[in-house]
Amino acid sequence: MTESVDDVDMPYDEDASQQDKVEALEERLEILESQNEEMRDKLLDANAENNKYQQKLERLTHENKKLKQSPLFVATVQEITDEGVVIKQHGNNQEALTEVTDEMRQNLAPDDRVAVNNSLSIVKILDDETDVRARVMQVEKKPEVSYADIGGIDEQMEEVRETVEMPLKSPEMFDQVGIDPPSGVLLYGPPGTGKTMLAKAVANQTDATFIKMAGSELVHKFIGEGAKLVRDLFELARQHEPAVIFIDEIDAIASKRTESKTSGDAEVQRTMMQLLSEMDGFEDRGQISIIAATNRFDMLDPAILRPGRFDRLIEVPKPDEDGREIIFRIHTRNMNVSDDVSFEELAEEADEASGADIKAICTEAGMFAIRDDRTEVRMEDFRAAWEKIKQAESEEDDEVSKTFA
Ligand SMILES: Nc1ncnc2c1ncn2[C@@H]1O[C@H](COP(=O)(O)OP(=O)(O)OP(=O)(O)O)[C@@H](O)[C@H]1O
Repeated sequence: MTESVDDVDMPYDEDASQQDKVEALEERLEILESQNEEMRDKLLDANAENNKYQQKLERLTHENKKLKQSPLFVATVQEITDEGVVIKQHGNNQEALTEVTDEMRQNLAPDDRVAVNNSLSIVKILDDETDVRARVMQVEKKPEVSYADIGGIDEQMEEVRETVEMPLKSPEMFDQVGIDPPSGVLLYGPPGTGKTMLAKAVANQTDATFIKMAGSELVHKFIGEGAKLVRDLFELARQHEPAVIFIDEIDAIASKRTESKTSGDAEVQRTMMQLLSEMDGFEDRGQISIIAATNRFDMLDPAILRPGRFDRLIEVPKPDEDGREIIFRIHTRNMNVSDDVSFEELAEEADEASGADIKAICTEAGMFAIRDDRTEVRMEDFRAAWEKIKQAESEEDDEVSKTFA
């Protein structure tokens, strides 16, 4: 317990001289001041620590909530009766009678598309089909990425150009020679290495429309819709020929079959089957190229790798030192960089950085300069930025391993 003000011991004897009393009191005061200072520092540190833990807690709570959220299934309202609402699930076409609140009942009409949970209760009424499509598919007329924006993966770029550009630019050549054009290209490698950029640059170079579909969104958001969305995707591409279809995170749709027989797995299977059948109808596909990407090559179902489907598999690794230097130069093209900055040294120091990391280092270095009220970005800013990004990444890794421990 801390002493209360009343029971403070005086640091002198009652019969000491006035002079001694003053000196003793001054000495005590000095000690107390330094203790007070020390306590204040500790309090500040504890506050900072508390803030850090608070932030971590929020992030983990959010992560936990996301993991616990079970997927929703899509169904269509058939009939609204006195006993409840009859819905028909997409995918398996099974009908079910479900109860709804009075409020929900008032807002429902036959043919509405609804999201239902595992116990088939209606969770929400879905927007128009086009909205779902818009959320899963991203269409860009001519993406603003060119080959000059991509560094350190020249060989991969050449291979993609050779495989994808020719069929889009001169499809008649393949007819005349009498061979089928190469089918899809699968890009695999760690995150942030330029896979999406490559696909966008091809679309830019060939004046094609870029249509991106995120595999994980497709199967995790709206169960029951996957196969239909794949059909829609190819239909959309046909309407926009020439087009580059980019399927990101294809492992979410085309992963090795698992033992479990949950309805979620059956849905993924149906979605993959639809994708395979669209890919097999290649001859009629016209000027449409397919590029898919994954960070998890080991998870892919061999069916997707059979000839005639993705028959070009291209590894896109993290850049080596020379590659990193080129990427630093690309991302600082429009920056006001001081003369003391050596991209060669930065490339050497930022070992293990991906293209996305380098982009982040450059932006963060700019932020350091701004915070310091400068308009020129110095070597020290880049170094501090890399330290910060490394630190953030390792904290993220720790968090993920703790979350799953
Ligand atoms: N090789 C590269 N050259 C230049 N910039 C790069 C490169 N790789 C990544 N970047 C930068 O990182 C960003 C993200 O890259 P991109 O989306 O292409 O990575 P990805 O391989 O598709 O990653 P993910 O697997 O996470 O989808 C790009 O917008 C670009 O700014």
